[in-house]
Amino acid sequence: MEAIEVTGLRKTYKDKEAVRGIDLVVARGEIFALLGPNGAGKTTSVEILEGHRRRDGGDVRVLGEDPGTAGPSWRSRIGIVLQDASDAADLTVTEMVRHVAGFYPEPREAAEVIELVGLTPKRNSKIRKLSGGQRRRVDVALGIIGRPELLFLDEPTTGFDPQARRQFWDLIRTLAGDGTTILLTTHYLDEAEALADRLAVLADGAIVAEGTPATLGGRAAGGAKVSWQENGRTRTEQLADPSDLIRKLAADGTDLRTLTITRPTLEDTYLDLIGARR
Ligand SMILES: Nc1ncnc2c1ncn2[C@@H]1O[C@H](COP(=O)(O)OP(=O)(O)OP(=O)(O)O)[C@@H](O)[C@H]1O
Repeated sequence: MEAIEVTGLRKTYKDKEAVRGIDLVVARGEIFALLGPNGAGKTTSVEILEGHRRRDGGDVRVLGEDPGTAGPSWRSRIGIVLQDASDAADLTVTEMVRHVAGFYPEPREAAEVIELVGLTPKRNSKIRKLSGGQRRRVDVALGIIGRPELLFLDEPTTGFDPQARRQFWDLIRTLAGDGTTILLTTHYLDEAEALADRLAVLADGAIVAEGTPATLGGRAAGGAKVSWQENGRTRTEQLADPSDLIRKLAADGTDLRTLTITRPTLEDTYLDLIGARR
């Protein structure tokens, strides 16, 4: 059984067609990233999968059940990290995590989760006294305390400093390594590239591309730009497969220390896909 199976998902707000017939499959244990510009329909789609919003059409199965009708036992198998979930609570980090642990049948240890999100030094601090990035880590702790099979992460690293983002990525990889399926929405292309097994780009309520970070939108086939120095001059060639050229350069005794091969970045590909590049 897949973790998420969606066919023909539709949602309209009054006269705004926010989601126009999406098909999506996320396998168990996969990290799947949903990308797309503001207003593309990511949050609407994810909220439907979480059972927090009703759909107007289509078939949705999340951990084998319809989120529109699934009950509390289904809910305890998913974890959700919302944007700005933990408000300025007067509880300490440990108190909050223990409190939320009480809602789940088999929660992780509070101290273990606090350590996983790197908040052990702040475990006795009141949440309202934490920085924005530290509060996001509390959100993540609350999302994983119930040992979810499927974790929804909505723009999880907004406000994180670079070091905290790297630590967070390691945490996500650890969770995925333990078999947790992860659906991530993010505006950071480097984050999607670092974490996702597969990703989909949503634009104006429809999926415009789907693939691995390496192959999305024909990225791998899109060609490579090869540059090297020859007789004091820079030579450049653009070609689909650089293998033959590189073999020839090596056979000719070209100084390969100057060789560079560049491909479109994920960001280049993404911007092309959403029509944002001229
Ligand atoms: N409750 C609502 N009522 C009316 N329209 C809504 C509602 N929620 C979202 N929309 C509209 O639906 C469209 C999709 O919004 P959605 O929040 O799903 O986009 P998103 O991809 O998550 O954007 P962002 O990256 O900004 O979070 C937008 O045009 C938005 O204005």
